[in-house]
Amino acid sequence: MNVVEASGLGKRYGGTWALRECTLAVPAGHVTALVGPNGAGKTTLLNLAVGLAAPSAGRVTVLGGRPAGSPAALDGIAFVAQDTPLYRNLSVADMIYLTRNLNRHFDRAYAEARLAELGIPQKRKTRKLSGGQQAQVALTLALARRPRLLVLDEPVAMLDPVARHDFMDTVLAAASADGVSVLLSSHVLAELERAAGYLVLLSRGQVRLAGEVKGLLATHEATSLEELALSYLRQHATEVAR
Ligand SMILES: Nc1ncnc2c1ncn2[C@@H]1O[C@H](COP(=O)(O)OP(=O)(O)OP(=O)(O)O)[C@@H](O)[C@H]1O
Repeated sequence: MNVVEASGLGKRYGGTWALRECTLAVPAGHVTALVGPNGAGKTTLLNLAVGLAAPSAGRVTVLGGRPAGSPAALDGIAFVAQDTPLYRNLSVADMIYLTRNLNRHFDRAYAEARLAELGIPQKRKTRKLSGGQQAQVALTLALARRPRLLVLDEPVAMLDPVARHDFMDTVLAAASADGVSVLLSSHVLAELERAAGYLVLLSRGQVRLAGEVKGLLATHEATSLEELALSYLRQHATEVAR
């Protein structure tokens, strides 16, 4: 089963296509990494998948329904946007209260236990937390919604190496122990290496490579996801320049 399916999907801003002719399937029960240079169209694709943007062309389904038109699909998706979306003037406890009231399946016990484990005080205003702690709070709130699909846009960009590692451990545990499907964009290829089973490589608004990481490494005779992505993007950049 696929959690996201796109067919001829495109998004245009004015005269510029941010995403073009995107056809792909994101499989259930895996971590799928969305990789590509700045401006490649990663955020655009994620926004289309979660219903925050409407397609200019083609179609996308998520958890079997149209993103914006299907309450069942929206209920099953947790999305953490690029800029760690917490209300800065609210405390962590307030964020839990707010999220709980907006979500039917919110697991408060899980959220509180996880924040205690991380040593994040519930009384503290979110603006006073470190970048890593803010990212962990956003991830905890997302996971406590008990989603079937977790969508993360650049979740580890602001984190130090240890915080990155811990964050990705949590994401991996959610995928392997709880069967949550994960779609995440990141520039931190080393962290994706151990997490991602599937890869989607975007460049200049188009999907250049998509599939199971193991298969792609074998086909392209690469030893790591980092090597595969870098060599493919460099080669493609040269082809475009010619
Ligand atoms: N709201 C918008 N209005 C106009 N152009 C936009 C808008 N959002 C994105 N774009 C353009 O679409 C293209 C793709 O942007 P997008 O944010 O999806 O890239 P990205 O791969 O997420 O980049 P980054 O790695 O830098 O976050 C870029 O050229 C960007 O300038």
